[in-house]
Amino acid sequence: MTLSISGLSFAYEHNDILKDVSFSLEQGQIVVLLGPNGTGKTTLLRAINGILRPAMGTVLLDGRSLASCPRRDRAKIFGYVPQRDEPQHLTVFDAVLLGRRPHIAWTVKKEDVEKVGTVLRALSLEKFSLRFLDELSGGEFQKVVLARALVQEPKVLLLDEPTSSLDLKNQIDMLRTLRQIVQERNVAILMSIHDLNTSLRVADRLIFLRDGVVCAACRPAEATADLIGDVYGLPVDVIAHDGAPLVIPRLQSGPALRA
Ligand SMILES: Nc1ncnc2c1ncn2[C@@H]1O[C@H](COP(=O)(O)OP(=O)(O)OP(=O)(O)O)[C@@H](O)[C@H]1O
Repeated sequence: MTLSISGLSFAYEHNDILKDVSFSLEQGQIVVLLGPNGTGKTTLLRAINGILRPAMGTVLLDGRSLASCPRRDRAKIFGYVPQRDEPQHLTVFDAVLLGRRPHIAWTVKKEDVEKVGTVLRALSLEKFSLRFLDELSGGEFQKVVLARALVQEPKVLLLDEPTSSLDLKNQIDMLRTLRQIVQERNVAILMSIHDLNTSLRVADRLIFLRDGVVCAACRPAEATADLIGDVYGLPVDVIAHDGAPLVIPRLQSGPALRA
């Protein structure tokens, strides 16, 4: 499976956000979208899954345009986890079961219930099954939203900062789970993460966006200090640590952070 984004452009009113964005991702890959705040990462994820309608460009799945793909079929292709979601007064189990909606014709089958159970166990959420969403912590809720996207069994997961509310261990557990999902289910993941060092460890490929333009697409080992410094407007050093690049901001030139 190959998802190709070709010449995608999008504007809110007359404010151009995405400009001629092109790249592709393959099944079995984790691709991380990077770039400064407000550069268009969320807009890109939403334009890919059809929540926003791009002014120009195409999203192709194995060469087939998804422009006129019905909503229900689209939901079998893309599982989207937004940056922010409002917890409704639903139990965790029911919220995750909603992810099966694209596959349910008339009634919920035993298979649907079993799939929800499997995903809840995989994300260590079983103990919260009967808890209401508005009674969860931010990190627990973030995992439930991911669980809902997983039971959807999409071909591509679009994740907008999926680890932003998680503590250090839960971040690593979540990223390990995502890697396992990519390997076992042969899906592709496109996600935005702000933490550069996490991105460099988890990504198969990086897409750097700046002002709505793809300014680099590379493997983590190819992300140089010049490239990162240029994209974020802050000089950095990149050193090798534990087999992965480690980005360290150079802070000597600005005001001190500590008294
Ligand atoms: N509904 C909207 N109407 C108008 N402008 C919007 C809307 N949503 C986002 N924008 C603007 O579009 C630009 C891109 O926003 P987007 O959320 O895609 O950026 P981002 O790269 O995901 O940012 P962040 O890293 O801060 O989450 C921003 O300037 C934002 O203010």
